[in-house]
Amino acid sequence: MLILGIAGGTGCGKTTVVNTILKELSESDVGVISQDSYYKDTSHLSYDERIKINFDHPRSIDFDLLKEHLEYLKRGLSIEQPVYSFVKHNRTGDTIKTHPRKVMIVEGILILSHPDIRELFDIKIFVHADSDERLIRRIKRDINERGRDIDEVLSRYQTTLKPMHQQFIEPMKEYADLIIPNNKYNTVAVDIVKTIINERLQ
Ligand SMILES: Nc1ncnc2c1ncn2[C@@H]1O[C@H](COP(=O)(O)OP(=O)(O)O)[C@@H](O)[C@H]1O
Ligand SMILES: Nc1ccn([C@@H]2O[C@H](COP(=O)(O)O)[C@@H](O)[C@H]2O)c(=O)n1
Repeated sequence: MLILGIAGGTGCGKTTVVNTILKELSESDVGVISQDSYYKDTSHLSYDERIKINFDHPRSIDFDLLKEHLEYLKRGLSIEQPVYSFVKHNRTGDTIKTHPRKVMIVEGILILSHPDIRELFDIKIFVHADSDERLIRRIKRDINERGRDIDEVLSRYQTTLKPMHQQFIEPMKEYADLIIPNNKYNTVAVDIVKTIINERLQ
């Protein structure tokens, strides 16, 4: 199994890169694990308590479960990937059965910040977009897709997103084997990643 880790700040385009990679590949060959699925279960908290969580700090992620799941997949076992709701700020209680594939892609803002998880990746990729570009994309996406308003996005950006990005995400570039500049759609870089995957699939 080849495991690719794709990191980068919010709105840099990780999901878009992954979806572009997947387009011409068979679902039976390539699978995706999203770090978002591994936000800690916060069912014991009220909604008002949950919205105060710093979702950009590594402690918000259940890295133990993510590590366990990646190790299961490597051993050829299927996992139940939790489903996360950005509207409820919590896991939904549902899971998606994820089978081991020849290639597994793991994507998320903080996946390179955890040494044990980093160790599990054969190839580490960091997607870069400038912070103003990422903020613009984040505002549009969170309002259109994640049920947020402009005040929520901007206040979260100032209080947690920006400082956490500087502390935990940007420094992870150091560990990347490949940095994809993504201020504009970068088809050349995506094609290179596809070539690496296709070589493994032959
Ligand atoms: N290179 C790009 N140029 C312009 N918009 C982009 C680009 N990459 C992604 N987007 C848009 O930005 C938003 C955030 O992208 P997404 O892939 O969800 O980022 P991430 O998963 O890193 O948070 C989406 O609406 C997406 O369509
Ligand atoms: N309930 C939540 C949980 C997370 N976030 C934000 O999601 C971002 C990570 O996801 P990307 O798809 O953007 O990589 C992260 O910056 C969290 O702030 C949230 O808004 N609400």
